[in-house]
Amino acid sequence: MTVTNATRLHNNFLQVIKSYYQLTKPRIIPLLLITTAAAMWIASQGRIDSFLLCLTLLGGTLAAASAQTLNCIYDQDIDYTMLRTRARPIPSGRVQPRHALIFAIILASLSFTLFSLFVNLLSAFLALSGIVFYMLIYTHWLKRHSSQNIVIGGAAGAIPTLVGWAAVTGDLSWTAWALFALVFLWTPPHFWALALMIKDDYAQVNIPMMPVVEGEESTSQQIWWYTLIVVPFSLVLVYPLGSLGIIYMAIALYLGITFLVKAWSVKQQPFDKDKARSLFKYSILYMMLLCTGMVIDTLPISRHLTALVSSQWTHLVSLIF
Ligand code: HEM
Ligand SMILES: CC(C)=CCC/C(C)=C/CC/C(C)=C/COP(=O)(O)OP(=O)(O)O
Repeated sequence: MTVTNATRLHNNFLQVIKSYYQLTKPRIIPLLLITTAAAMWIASQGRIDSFLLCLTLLGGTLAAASAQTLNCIYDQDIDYTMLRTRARPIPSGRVQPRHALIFAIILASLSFTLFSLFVNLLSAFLALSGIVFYMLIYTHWLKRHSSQNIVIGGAAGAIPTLVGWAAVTGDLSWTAWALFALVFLWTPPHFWALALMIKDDYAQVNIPMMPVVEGEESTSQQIWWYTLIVVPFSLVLVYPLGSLGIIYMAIALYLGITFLVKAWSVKQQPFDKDKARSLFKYSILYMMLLCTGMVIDTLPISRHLTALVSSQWTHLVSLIF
């Protein structure tokens, strides 16, 4: 595909912008930013600096967009073969891989500069490590070679929580690592539910995703086990870490029980694609609402409410005993 041919596939400049925008897989980025923002909220105990929040979310967007663009360049061969991905800008010939590479380098450089000049060096290096890990460990090494690809590769998608925490505090606490672990453990149910739906696509290009290698029954059982771990783990932020209170706990329990019900339903009927689709969609809603619960819990009004309930509770216990 020559430059002229690629240019001819666009009728106007707006379409060129649209193609570059699509390279960044933009639908995934908002949830990555929501996890970043939730980490920032907890780290600042609800007293977040809005300028810092905007800068961090902008830097995170640039880093994630760069990572996804690099992934589109590397995976152009399989993206061309799979029906789901064939219309992406590179396999469809709308963007030349060389131009996409320049775009990705610009995005990564802007992200690093923004983080290091206006936020801090730790967040700059963490965002950069997210790009490197996603490209080298997940896309290059694991995706085409191991059925555990997204278990280990999921660490890349969990890095935005560390970026958010580091942006506020300049270091990484136990709570930051707990948030990282939460997204890390959530990734297998999230992705394998989708993989159950599009198993044939991945089989066609010899990508060893879990349902392709071990089948639907084993995958649905592993989804169940990860969900069974992630739900109680979401409460670690309340006890023993003490970073969040009872409002978050109630939200996490409600969301978690629904997550478990859906994962169980997939385990019972691993070949039912509608059940897998429902779990996949819910996994996204779960993470979105869990992070919202974290933010709500850190609002000053929630802190007052929690203090009130706990003092009443202590009073009641002292009356009884
Ligand atoms: C290695 C880890 C992960 C893998 C392999 C993975 C894979 C995928 C794939 C293949 C899709 C479908 C995309 C498409 O149709 O173009 C998807 C959708 C999605 N992913 Fe993940 N994902 C991972 C981690 C994450 C993380 C950490 C987040 C955010 C916290 C996330 C958020 C989303 C969202 C929001 C969608 C739905 C996009 C839409 O509306 O179409 N994913 N994921
Ligand atoms: C801090 C930082 C920059 C972190 C980067 C995190 C990041 C980009 C996570 C994305 C995870 C994801 C949606 C993978 C898609 O898998 P895939 O590429 O195998 O999907 P496909 O089959 O649709 O191509």
